[in-house]
Amino acid sequence: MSDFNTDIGPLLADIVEEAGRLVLPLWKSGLTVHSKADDSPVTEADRRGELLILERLETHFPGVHVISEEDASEFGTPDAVGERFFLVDPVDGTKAFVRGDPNFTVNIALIERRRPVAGAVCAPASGETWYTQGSQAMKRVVGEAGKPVQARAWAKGAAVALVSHTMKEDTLKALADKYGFNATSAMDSSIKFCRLAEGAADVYPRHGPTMEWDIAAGQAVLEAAGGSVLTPEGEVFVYGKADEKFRNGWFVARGK
Ligand SMILES: Nc1ncnc2c1ncn2[C@@H]1O[C@H](COP(=O)(O)O)[C@@H](OP(=O)(O)O)[C@H]1O
Ligand SMILES: [Mg+2]
Repeated sequence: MSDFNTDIGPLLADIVEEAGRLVLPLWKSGLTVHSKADDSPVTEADRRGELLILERLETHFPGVHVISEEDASEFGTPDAVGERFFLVDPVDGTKAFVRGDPNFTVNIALIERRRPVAGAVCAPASGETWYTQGSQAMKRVVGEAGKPVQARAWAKGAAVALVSHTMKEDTLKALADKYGFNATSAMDSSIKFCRLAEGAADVYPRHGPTMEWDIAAGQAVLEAAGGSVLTPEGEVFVYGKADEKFRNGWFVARGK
């Protein structure tokens, strides 16, 4: 839970949902797709969603530093960051968004002293939002009240791993041997953390690159649901890696 005087998770949920309502009509609409320096796609939805989120954060949390994906890809990341800042990814799973797949998300996380302490993730296409509320993880579906969610204990003999579409076949085999899961399901975006948080799967091993804004909100939700995100060596996963341009190392996210 964050150091702010009020619990900010529900407010972050409102903001990701508002941004979700803005980007959803652009899904499948064929609006221009540009390429970033690393060749990953960026859409008009990324830009519009980010503008809205930055405006809302400035209104509610004036002066708190925000590091956001599109801004970083255009202007670069700062050389140093303070103890408290927001990480924003307006459309995570941009490739899914572009190919008309529903597994794309809007993400905001608050980082304090290098750890994600509050967060919200919205999947606009399915109308689902997961967020922290105090030390709990909550889920709400459009038009319904939020309900607490919990990660599940390892489903022995039927453990499901969620993996990125970018994972290669031989890496997947090595990870199955290492972590002992029984089935896999490939999906884009931070929704993988949310499926773990609501007890629908057991592990998300990521032996490949991500950026801090891709995963911080998902980690906040998953940890509040009783799960974990650690390095493959079992160490704490930290944020604010300015000297590495906010790039993450490998990690493994788990339920209970
Ligand atoms: N080579 C690379 N370097 C850094 N990050 C990468 C990357 N390839 C993929 N990613 C990150 O992984 C995210 C997608 O994860 P997944 O494969 O689980 O959907 C991307 O988010 P965006 O879709 O917001 O660009 C991107 O930030
Ligand atoms: Mg992303």
